[in-house]
Amino acid sequence: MRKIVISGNWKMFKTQAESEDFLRGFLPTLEETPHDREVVLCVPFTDLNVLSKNLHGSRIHLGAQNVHWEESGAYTGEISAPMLTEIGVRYVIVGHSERRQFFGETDQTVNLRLKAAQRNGLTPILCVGETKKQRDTGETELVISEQIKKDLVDVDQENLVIAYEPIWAIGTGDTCECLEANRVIGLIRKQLSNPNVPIQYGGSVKPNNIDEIMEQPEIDGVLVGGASLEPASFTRIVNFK
Ligand SMILES: O=C[C@H](O)COP(=O)(O)O
Repeated sequence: MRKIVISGNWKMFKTQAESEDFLRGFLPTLEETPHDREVVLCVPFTDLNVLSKNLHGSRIHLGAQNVHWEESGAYTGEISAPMLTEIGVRYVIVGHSERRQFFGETDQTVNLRLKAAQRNGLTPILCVGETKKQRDTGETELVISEQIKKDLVDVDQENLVIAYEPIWAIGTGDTCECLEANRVIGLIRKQLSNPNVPIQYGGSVKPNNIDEIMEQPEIDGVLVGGASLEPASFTRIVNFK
């Protein structure tokens, strides 16, 4: 039985004060949320500690947006898995397209980060996806299958979430057709040795398309950027029908 995982990715948004404001609006609404789904908030490093304290006893799981592959060392600007787990972090996004595009993340470093996360008991959310150009030239399947193959070398598939995020759909309002997202996610699943890995869709997920997305049989959840920043829209998303 595959787990349903609904994750918010705040990217580089929200100060600590703003994250506390969000929780004041969002936490009470969770009482109505069905228990068949896991709710995760992946927030900036500076917000992790304050959220960890405020989330104590709630059903929200805390997530980070990056993790280094060493436990400690001279790596200015990086953060290690033990530093995250110490404050109650359970999930970490690895290989988001914004990291690959703007910060030189490669399949090799993604692979190292995935293994470090798992070694320390974190559940990584591995992001894969094709560019508009790759889609237009018919390379989607090849690009995704290469990313999965290279990123998952020696990675434990028992403690893993994958997010299929077509890059052209991120932050554009140009959501991937549900049937197409379902098809690509089905192809990803065929490549895995563990058929129970939850696979999310990400890219312009909003209150008005969440129900249709979650009706697709291969889609086990969503990774939400912009619409996770407001309590009202994220509440509607976690309460998909
Ligand atoms: O990690 C989240 C994705 O990049 C999607 O962002 P978005 O929902 O703002 O399109």
